[in-house]
Amino acid sequence: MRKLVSYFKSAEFPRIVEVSENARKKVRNTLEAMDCSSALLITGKNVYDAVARKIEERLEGLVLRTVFVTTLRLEDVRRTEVEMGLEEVDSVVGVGGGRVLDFGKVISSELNAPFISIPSTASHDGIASPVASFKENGKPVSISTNPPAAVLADITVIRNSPIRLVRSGYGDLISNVTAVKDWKLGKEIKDEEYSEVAASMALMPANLLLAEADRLDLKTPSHLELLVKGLILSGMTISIVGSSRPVSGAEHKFSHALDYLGYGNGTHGEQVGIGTIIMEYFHEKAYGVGDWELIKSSLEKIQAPTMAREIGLTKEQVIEALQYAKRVRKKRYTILEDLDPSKEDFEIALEKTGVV
Ligand SMILES: NC(=O)C1=CN([C@@H]2O[C@H](COP(=O)(O)OP(=O)(O)OC[C@H]3O[C@@H](n4cnc5c(N)ncnc54)[C@H](OP(=O)(O)O)[C@@H]3O)[C@@H](O)[C@H]2O)C=CC1
Ligand SMILES: O=C(CO)COP(=O)(O)O
Ligand SMILES: [Zn+2]
Repeated sequence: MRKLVSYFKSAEFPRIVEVSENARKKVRNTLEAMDCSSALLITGKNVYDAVARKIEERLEGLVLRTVFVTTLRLEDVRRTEVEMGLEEVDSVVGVGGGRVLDFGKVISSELNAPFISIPSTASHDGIASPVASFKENGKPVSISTNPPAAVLADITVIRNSPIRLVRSGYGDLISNVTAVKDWKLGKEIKDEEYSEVAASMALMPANLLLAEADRLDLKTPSHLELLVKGLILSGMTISIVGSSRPVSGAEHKFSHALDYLGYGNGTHGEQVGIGTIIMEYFHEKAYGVGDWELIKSSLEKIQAPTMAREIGLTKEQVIEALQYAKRVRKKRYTILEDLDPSKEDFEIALEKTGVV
């Protein structure tokens, strides 16, 4: 018999979440409210010039050290820890994109210090999640961390970030549609635990932004807020379930396969966006539930890529990645395990959906 799961029992969430046009200005108050007086600031070189320098100024007297993330490997985190020696920090502030926030999550968890997540863009749902994605020897590795203690999502900063990254965040959010369908398959066929609350939290913002694609302008603050809040909710579902199950299904396996094989030049959200079109096609074909054309047209409307060549992929590379995807995280039951599509099935799907 399936063991009883008590989601929520041990789930931890950010204690402070602020999504506003001035959230960055709350950083000093946030640290002080947490009784923190000695912070490690993690950022990137571009982001420093664009926004983090000002945040450092706001934190005058509170920042003990500023670290720039260039590459994202565990050895980089360890090196920073060694360089810090006996310096005692009681908090970590991360200002940046996914790489910076992932670095910050890991180092803050290892130092057992609260992490303040200040996303400089909205490229994926790692903003508020308790997971960091690293690459070790070219292989993607997901590391469980503490969730950020606070998330300060500044819409002014995000609005001025590269639009390609924000469009990528849209792709990562709507991928929840196939991720949840895959989870339901796991529940029905493998008797997997399933949380209706987590699934709804993942689906609602994704469906809202799919429905609004016609009107969506990712430069308009109120629209951007919807996207950012959706990504934050998505990250929180990972806290509820203790894994990325509600927001990562076959479309993410495809993206991980591309990363592993080193194919193309797409961002995470661009890859999963295209993966979502393909996996929705398979769901719709097999079970009559889904609308891959809606996924595709919404991505087109926000000007995210929907064709392999737009992210530097050939048809052969896409097919190899789809075949490889079945070997990624084998225990996670998805439409790929369910249908076990052949090479010909993949070719038909790619042609029908216009991905190649
Ligand atoms: N934890 C999770 O759940 C997830 C993590 N990931 C991981 O996240 C990473 C990808 O994140 P992503 O954000 O797409 O990419 P990056 O963090 O690599 O950022 C992409 C580029 O955009 C720049 N940038 C970001 N914000 C701004 C800004 N406001 N102004 C100017 N430049 C800016 C960065 O500058 P700079 O060089 O200064 O950093 C960087 O050069 C990958 O490592 C991926 O594995 C992906 C999905 C989920
Ligand atoms: O990208 C993620 C969710 O959007 C993280 O998922 P993974 O656990 O598949 O890396
Ligand atoms: Zn993702």
